[in-house]
Parts: sequence; structure tokens; C-alpha cells
Amino acid sequence: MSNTSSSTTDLLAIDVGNTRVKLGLFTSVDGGCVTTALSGDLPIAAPRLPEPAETLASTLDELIAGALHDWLQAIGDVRPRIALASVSRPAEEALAALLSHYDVQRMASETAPITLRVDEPTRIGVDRVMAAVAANRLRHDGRPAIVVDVGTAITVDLIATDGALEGGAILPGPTLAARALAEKTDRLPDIQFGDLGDAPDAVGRSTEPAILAGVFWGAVGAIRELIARQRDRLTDAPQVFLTGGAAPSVARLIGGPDLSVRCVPHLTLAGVALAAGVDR
Ligand SMILES: Nc1ncnc2c1ncn2[C@@H]1O[C@H](COP(=O)(O)OP(=O)(O)O)[C@@H](O)[C@H]1O
Ligand SMILES: CC(C)(COP(=O)(O)O)[C@@H](O)C(=O)NCCC(=O)O
Ligand SMILES: [K+]
Repeated sequence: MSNTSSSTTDLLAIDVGNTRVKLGLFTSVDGGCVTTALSGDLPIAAPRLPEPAETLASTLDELIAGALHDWLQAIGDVRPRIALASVSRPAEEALAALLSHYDVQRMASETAPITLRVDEPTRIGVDRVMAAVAANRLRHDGRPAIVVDVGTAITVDLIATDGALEGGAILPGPTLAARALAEKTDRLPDIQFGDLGDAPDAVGRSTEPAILAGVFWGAVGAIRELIARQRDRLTDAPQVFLTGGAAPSVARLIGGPDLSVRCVPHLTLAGVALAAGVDR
């Protein structure tokens, strides 16, 4: 882990999902947003999206058990200001209690720097909104975008050419789908797959591989179909941004010759940092 020098403009962005909490330390230098990555002695040029200098992805239990304390110490206990975006109310309260000595800004969907062209702006998940804020930085002017977040749930969201978040689709993620099968049936086991790994054979020759084939290719197929249907409403080809814990496993199966898909691991964290004004 690199040494990060303390600065009053350091921002700790936190994305609290239903499975894991993602933390990213964003450092600002001279009011501009740069990474601490160095090329020789010179900071590399500011990317269009802020990149966290340090990150941690952990379960809430691990954080409470000491991982948060250890990580804050390891990054130099810089006492950054904190921007917290959570889709889990219990996890949010538990984290806020752990961080009671810090200045914590709680992010909300309806106050984010993006137009929400949805029926109930206060209900749309703040993670979806933050990822869209970041996607608005990445997409080319005049091009629409589709943001796919493969986490506990999968979300596929459409951003119009004017930058407004139009809404999208929500479905169970692979791990959740497998767990639901185990819970709601008598004879299906709870398959453990921390890492989805390589694409499985679509013909599983016993129960576990059959479940794996179903949840994996079901997720890939659902994402592809949702992108295709959202794309049908557009005049210009969308740029697709993929994020979330399981995104790397499915990324190369989503795109094609006429569809560019970019995997952006810290999309939501970067959106939190942008919404909290890291480079303003
Ligand atoms: N190493 C991994 N490889 C593939 N998938 C993973 C890995 N770690 C986690 N996942 C998947 O990512 C999901 C968690 O992703 P994440 O984006 O953190 O979700 P959330 O935001 O809902 O907490 C898990 O449910 C699991 O399906
Ligand atoms: C859809 C979600 C459950 C995704 O959560 P995640 O998979 O990141 O844990 C979350 O964005 C959420 O609780 N949304 C609220 C409802 C909505 O977005 O319309
Ligand atoms: K998420």
C-alpha cells in the first residue's frame, strides 16, 4: 500500500451495497483531482474520472471487526472528510456509528448532480445515481450511455444524451439468484462461488454445474437483452459501462463488434467523489 500524504481536501468515498462496502480514498492536489500514481516524478495528467489512491472492499462484519480501523491506520489516518452513499439502511447506520468522529456527508439520490427523469427520485438507489454521475463524465458528448452494475442485484440503467438518468431494470445478481434457488427449493444446494471465474459450460452434467450454468448465462443473457431493448429506444449507439463485483466475469461476454463495453471497477465510488465535489 502506498504512502498517502495528508491533505485537507482528501475525500473518503464510501459505497455501501447489500453485500460489500467499498471505500476509496480520493486525494486532491492544488484543487485539481489527480491520482497519486506517479510517472517518474511527475503526477500523471488528471483522468476524466477521479481514481481512488487507495481502495478497500469488505463486508460490513469485517469492517466492524477491525478492518476499517486497520485500513484507516494504514492509509495514514488522514482524517479525510467522508461521503457515504448507501443502499442498505442498517449497514449505513452501523458504519455511521463507526465513523462518528469523522465529518460524514450522506449522499442522496435527489440532490445528486444529475437530472433524474424518473417517477420517484427519492426512491432510486443512490448507487445507481452515483454510477450515472460518473458515467456522465466518461461518455462522449451527444452519446447516450447504459450503466450495468453487477452486484447483489444487477441494474441496467439508461442515460440519455442530455445526461439525464431515465431509469432502467433491476434483477437478481448471480449469487442472489443461486441463493434464492437453494432457499426456495428442497433439493437444490447453496453453491458457493466467490469468483465466477471462466464462463461455465451451458450443459451442466450435475446439479451444481447446472445451477452455475443457469445463473451465469442467465445473467449474461438478461444483461444483453436489456441493453438491446434499451438501445432500441435510442437513435445513437450507447456507450456501455460495466461495474460491480461480478462485472469482470461477464464483461467480455456482453460487448460485440457493434457495441463497446468498458469495465470500470470504481465507477460508483468515483461518482460519489464527484457528487461530493472532489474536483470542484
Ligand atoms: N472475486 C469475485 N469474482 C466474481 N464475483 C464476485 C467476486 N467477489 C464478489 N463477487 C460478486 O459480486 C457481488 C458483490 O458485488 P458488489 O458490487 O460488491 O455488490 P453490492 O454493491 O451489492 O454490495 C457478490 O454477490 C458476488 O456475486
Ligand atoms: C437495486 C439495488 C438493490 C442495488 O443494490 P446492490 O446490488 O448494489 O446492493 C439498490 O440500488 C436499491 O436498493 N435501489 C432502490 C430501488 C431503486 O433503485 O429503484
Ligand atoms: K452497487
